[in-house]
Amino acid sequence: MRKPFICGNWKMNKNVDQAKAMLTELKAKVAEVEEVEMGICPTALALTAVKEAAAGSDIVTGAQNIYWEESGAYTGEISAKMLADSEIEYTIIGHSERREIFGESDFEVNKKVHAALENGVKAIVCVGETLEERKAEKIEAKVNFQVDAALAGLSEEEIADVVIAYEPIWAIGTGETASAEEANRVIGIIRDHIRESYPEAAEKIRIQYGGSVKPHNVEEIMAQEEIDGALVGGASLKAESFSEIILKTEEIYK
Ligand SMILES: O=C(CO)COP(=O)(O)O
Repeated sequence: MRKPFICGNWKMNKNVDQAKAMLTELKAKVAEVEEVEMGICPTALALTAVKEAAAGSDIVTGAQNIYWEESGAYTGEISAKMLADSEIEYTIIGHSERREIFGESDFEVNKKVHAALENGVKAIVCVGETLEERKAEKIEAKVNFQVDAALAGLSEEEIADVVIAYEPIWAIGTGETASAEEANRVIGIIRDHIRESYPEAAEKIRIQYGGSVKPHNVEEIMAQEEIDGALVGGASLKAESFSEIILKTEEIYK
């Protein structure tokens, strides 16, 4: 069975002190969790503080973005190598906000995925359709295209270790979620698509759902066969709601 992964994406929220305070609170609440992998992706500024504050717990730390070069004249960027040197385990790549607001392309997403894996940093690759694409029945074409582009050139072994987050763009930060069944259906489509080329990796790869995951809907979402976790935005900002999401998932997988 795939171990579910519940990961908080803090986006551009929390300064260093707020990040540390939340980790202290969260650690106490999830100390007994065994069946769920737990992660927090703070801003780049708070990465090492979160890593240190998470010490002694099973909470892993992830960045929200990287650049693919190792070092050099790339003002404003951080590299996968730098994450690895600070023992940061994960990085999100290709979040829809980065694609939409910062113009990140599928080509860049692929380069970032390669850079992450080459440095031993695990990638959480985000894919998802807009509302227009959903209405035009282009969900499958969109997500499969993004998955193919992101995973191009990786070995089957590497793909097995990637995490994909299916985040329908219209469900992010809106309070609207895809129904649990619909999220399960699209994640199943993604897994079937991966299976066509990488049958072994398809069974191992974890595919999360993201988009307004909250304590009140997490059970329904996590009870679905294909869904291997969640990438949580708003509800990951409070120890109370994020721990509730984790603990409810733990109950399902126990
Ligand atoms: O974008 C998301 C996680 O990466 C989802 O954000 P919300 O949970 O706030 O909708």
